[in-house]
Amino acid sequence: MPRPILTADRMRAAEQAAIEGGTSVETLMDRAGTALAEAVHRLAGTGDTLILCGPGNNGGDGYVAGRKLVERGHRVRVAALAPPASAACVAAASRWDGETVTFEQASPSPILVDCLFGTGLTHGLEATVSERLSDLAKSASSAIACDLPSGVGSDDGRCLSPVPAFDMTVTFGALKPAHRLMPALPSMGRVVLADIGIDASSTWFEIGRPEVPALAAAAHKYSRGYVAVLAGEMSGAASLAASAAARSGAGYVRVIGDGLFQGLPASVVVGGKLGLLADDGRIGSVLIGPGVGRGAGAKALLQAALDCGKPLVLDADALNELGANPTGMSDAILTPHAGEFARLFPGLDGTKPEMTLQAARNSGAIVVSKGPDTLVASPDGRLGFAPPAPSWLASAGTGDVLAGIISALRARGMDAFDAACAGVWIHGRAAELAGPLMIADDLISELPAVLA
Ligand SMILES: NC(=O)C1=CN([C@@H]2O[C@H](COP(=O)(O)OP(=O)(O)OC[C@H]3O[C@@H](n4cnc5c(N)ncnc54)[C@H](OP(=O)(O)O)[C@@H]3O)[C@@H](O)[C@H]2O)[C@@H](O)CC1
Ligand SMILES: [K+]
Repeated sequence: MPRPILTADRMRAAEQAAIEGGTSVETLMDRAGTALAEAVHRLAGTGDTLILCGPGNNGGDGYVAGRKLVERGHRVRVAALAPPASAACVAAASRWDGETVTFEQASPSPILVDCLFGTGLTHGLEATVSERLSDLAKSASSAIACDLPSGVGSDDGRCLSPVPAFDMTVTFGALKPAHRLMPALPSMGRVVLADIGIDASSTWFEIGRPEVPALAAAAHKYSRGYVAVLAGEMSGAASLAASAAARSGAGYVRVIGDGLFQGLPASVVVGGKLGLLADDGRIGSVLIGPGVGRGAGAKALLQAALDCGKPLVLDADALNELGANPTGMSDAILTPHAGEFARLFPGLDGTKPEMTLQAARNSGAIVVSKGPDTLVASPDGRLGFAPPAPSWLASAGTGDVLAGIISALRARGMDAFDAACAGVWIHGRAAELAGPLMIADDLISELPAVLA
């Protein structure tokens, strides 16, 4: 099951529903603190532990975790930034009878647990507080954040004050958008999700390993997925996309264009008239964008794609050619990077999740908003958050490869949203296997291993 993602408001609503269903907030906090302690102990082993506690329920989780870690043999000190303020935090703190120091007295410890603020953060930490948090996190061997690193905006991933890097973040019920959004993402470390008995079902989720449909025993090359790639001025980009489509299990890949397509597998067919797009009922998806250029030729290719009535994947130059605020794009997948997104959907505001969903609703298309925090949005409200991808994916041609993978999965019969999510996951995994010095071509070589 993919891990659900909830905004702070929706998390509070889920918490409230659990409370109305008979589970007290103290019980939820007890489960959260116990899960936090368990994760800290497993990550860091037994050792001297400093827990920074804030005044709200994030701090309350810390007092519970302190008690549980003492039971596990840790020497625990709690440093309270402010007296407990929420009722549940007051109750949890009243059961803490271990060593307590002021925040100013907090000294470095091998294990640091940050329970200052979670989803209730309303503004950045005071400079002296964020500086001390950073110093303590840097000098710890293991730094763990409770729910969110303190200073991170739960819904938008903004760092409202400087946020140090943590080795692990333990969250409860559901992930929060910030766990998978920039700029907060690199501070999270491994994100562990603890079940505390809340119904956190959501149409927002972290994209997990996809289930790519198995090939039917009676499959033939066309039924396995026929991808048509429209090529323009820069043949290399089309070659990358077509090769990626072929290596992603498409049964037949055709490149329609006039260039010299170097590096294409011999099995990829080159040539054919544009009229094929509408006439050939076997075509499962049409990809346009990689290397298509920006001239009159590109305009004609785009028009042919838009008119052909086949599932579309639009990338790169095709997105620029499409113009601002496209509408009525049902059965299309748009894969803009941040610059292309801003040109395609000017005037949207809100968090990246909100803007990506709005773009999908306005256009009618599946929108893959690419970046170090790629999101996939459907007009029906589904929103997939990519798991962290290696930074070395940011190099020329990797977007062409992604578009090729998605086109193949779409042609193989996957639903457009599922194909886009699966493509994003497969692409990130291929990058992990290809390693830091990879170039886009290397991603294609890794696809069989990822898809096997
Ligand atoms: N959802 C669930 O199911 C469960 C959630 N649980 C836990 O609860 C956490 C959310 O708790 P929460 O709502 O009490 O908010 P929390 O993050 O502790 O902070 C609120 C306090 O901080 C203050 N404050 C804010 N920013 C500040 C700043 N920059 N500098 C100084 N003060 C600042 C703010 O004051 P205010 O600004 O409102 O005056 C208020 O006093 C959640 O992250 C999870 O760990 C679990 O216990 C179990 C189940
Ligand atoms: K925290």
